[in-house]
Amino acid sequence: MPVTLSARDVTFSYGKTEILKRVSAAISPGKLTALVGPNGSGKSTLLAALARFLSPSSGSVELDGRPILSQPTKAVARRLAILPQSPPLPEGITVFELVSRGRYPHSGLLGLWSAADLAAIDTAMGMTGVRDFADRPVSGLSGGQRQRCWIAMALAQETPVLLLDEPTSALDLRYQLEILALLKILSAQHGRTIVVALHDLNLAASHADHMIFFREGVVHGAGATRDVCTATMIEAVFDVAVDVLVDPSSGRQVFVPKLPDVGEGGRHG
Ligand SMILES: Nc1ncnc2c1ncn2[C@@H]1O[C@H](COP(=O)(O)OP(=O)(O)OP(=O)(O)O)[C@@H](O)[C@H]1O
Repeated sequence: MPVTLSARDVTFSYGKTEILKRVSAAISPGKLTALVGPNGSGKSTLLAALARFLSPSSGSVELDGRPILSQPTKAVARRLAILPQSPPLPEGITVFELVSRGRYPHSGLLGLWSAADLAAIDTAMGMTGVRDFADRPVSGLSGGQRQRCWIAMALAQETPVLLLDEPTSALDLRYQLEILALLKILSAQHGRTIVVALHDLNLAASHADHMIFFREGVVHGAGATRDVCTATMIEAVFDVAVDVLVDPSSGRQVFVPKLPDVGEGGRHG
């Protein structure tokens, strides 16, 4: 039975400001879902609520049909991993040590690594291309290399549900594509349920099975990518006009923002 995750009428405020406004979303099991929306629209807040990092002022998040807040932390961590946007880096930690933290929910009383733990750590480092750095301090790596270590940590947790907040933001083009391809494989071939907040709409549209368009704490549209990712939806959510082109080699739709008219000097100067 796949793990199910859903938000039901979730409202959350920081002080008097309502950030999530009666959000309902059923995350499709075994699919890759992209969460997209403007800066400050509440994507990170929604992911944090889905991961029980914060408790809604009303409504509830349910994991396997039961309120996530009523379930033990370690039991949740065996089924759901989250990679926040800018997690704090423990001082002096090596790549291996960071990635191995993903195994804590699986560790026994003595906290020793089993062969299964070591295999999961090694596989996660291999999938994200950080195995060569295993013994180096994470703080001495580039931003993109560091990002891949964090992704490896989340993968090492080997949870059926994976939430990632802008995991490709610091990555070069090759690794953006590799990480998205990896997430796609994890969902399509291994049945993992993945929600990823992304800013690159074309990356999202070309990889995600489902998309959630979010604006000002409200779900504007959700469903299969081919149904919801339209120029009309993008314009409504981002206030940016787009042209839709068809990539001749793949037949995929590509969304190209219409540039504001800044005059000849502005465009070339
Ligand atoms: N700890 C906090 N205290 C007060 N307000 C916060 C806090 N964290 C976030 N906010 C506010 O909540 C709103 C939603 O923020 P959130 O980070 O969820 O948006 P986002 O869609 O993930 O944005 P981005 O695309 O820029 O990462 C923003 O207005 C932000 O300023």
